[in-house]
Amino acid sequence: MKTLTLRRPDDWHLHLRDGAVLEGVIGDTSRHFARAIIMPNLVPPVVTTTDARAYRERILAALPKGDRFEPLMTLYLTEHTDPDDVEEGRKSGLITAVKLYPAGATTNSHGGVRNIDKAMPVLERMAKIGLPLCVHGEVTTPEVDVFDREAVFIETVLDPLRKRLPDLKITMEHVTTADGIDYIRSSGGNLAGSITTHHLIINRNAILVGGIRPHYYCLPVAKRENHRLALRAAATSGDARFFLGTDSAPHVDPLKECACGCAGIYTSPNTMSCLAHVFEEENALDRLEAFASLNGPVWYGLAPNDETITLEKRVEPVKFPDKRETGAGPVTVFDPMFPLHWDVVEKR
Ligand SMILES: NC(=O)N[C@@H](CC(=O)O)C(=O)O
Ligand SMILES: [Zn+2]
Ligand SMILES: [Zn+2]
Repeated sequence: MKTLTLRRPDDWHLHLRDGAVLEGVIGDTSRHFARAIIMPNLVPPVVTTTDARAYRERILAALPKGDRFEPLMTLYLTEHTDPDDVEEGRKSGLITAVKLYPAGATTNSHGGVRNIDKAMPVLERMAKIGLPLCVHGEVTTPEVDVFDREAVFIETVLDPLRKRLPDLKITMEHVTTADGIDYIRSSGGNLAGSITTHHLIINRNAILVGGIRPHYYCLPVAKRENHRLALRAAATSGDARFFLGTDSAPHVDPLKECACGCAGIYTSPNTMSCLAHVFEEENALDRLEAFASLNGPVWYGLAPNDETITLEKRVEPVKFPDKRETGAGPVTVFDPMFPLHWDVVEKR
């Protein structure tokens, strides 16, 4: 039987929500992952270190008994964010990154940044203290086609920002295009990219062919096949600038299956099985550890985990629940549309 042991992975982009959904979903991450960068787009968002400290406590309180898991907290950047509060959060060890949502770009982002000039004092302070900025890299201009929003963001927002503040460390989150991959590869430094599980597996056909399939809708929206292939090449290359950020984003089914469904795909339960499948297909099982467990810690200045997990390839497909039941309703689990044979069998 084939087995694969790697250092315990981390998830560098995760939505855990709050309340009953948090309680229902957290075990799906803490079962396999040691740490995760927790996205701050709650309602209302996590904007101050006081908010982040309280949210961290709620996450820890929701953990299944016996699970060891460290939530790495982020602040939701607004035009009113106080640089001193951010610096204090960093110094106390509470804050791992600050998150930029262009206003209106995605779920709960209406309070995000409209005019980046207004956020410059905070960004300058972050550059000075070495605190990374995580960006949802899409423009929201109505004239720009939804499939082009990442490429246009790179050209009109990200590249100018990097020229203005070359010392600012930026994580381009959930890269979905070959343009994004090329931009990161060609950058001189201070830029890295997280890649989701689902963007390695689906292209835009999954959303639209044979009927409209809301459980494959996320933002940035999945692109053409050539982009998926570019993401696969980057993720499996071993290049330290690319690492896993699942962007697992639970929404209860009624909010997905309706006339104006939410963006977000819930991949936490089967992410490691999906990734082992993808990396095996690419003849790169030996690079899964770099992608899921090593490159992220280096970028965020943390040590890799000492513990390990072991995956085993089974003859029979591994069963995952179709839905995760939560106190707020069911959340559909990502279906990769092929059988999964890799299973996490051991955690040390
Ligand atoms: N990825 C998504 O489609 N949705 C995320 C927000 C985000 O990461 O953009 C969410 O919070 O639901
Ligand atoms: Zn996003
Ligand atoms: Zn996200």
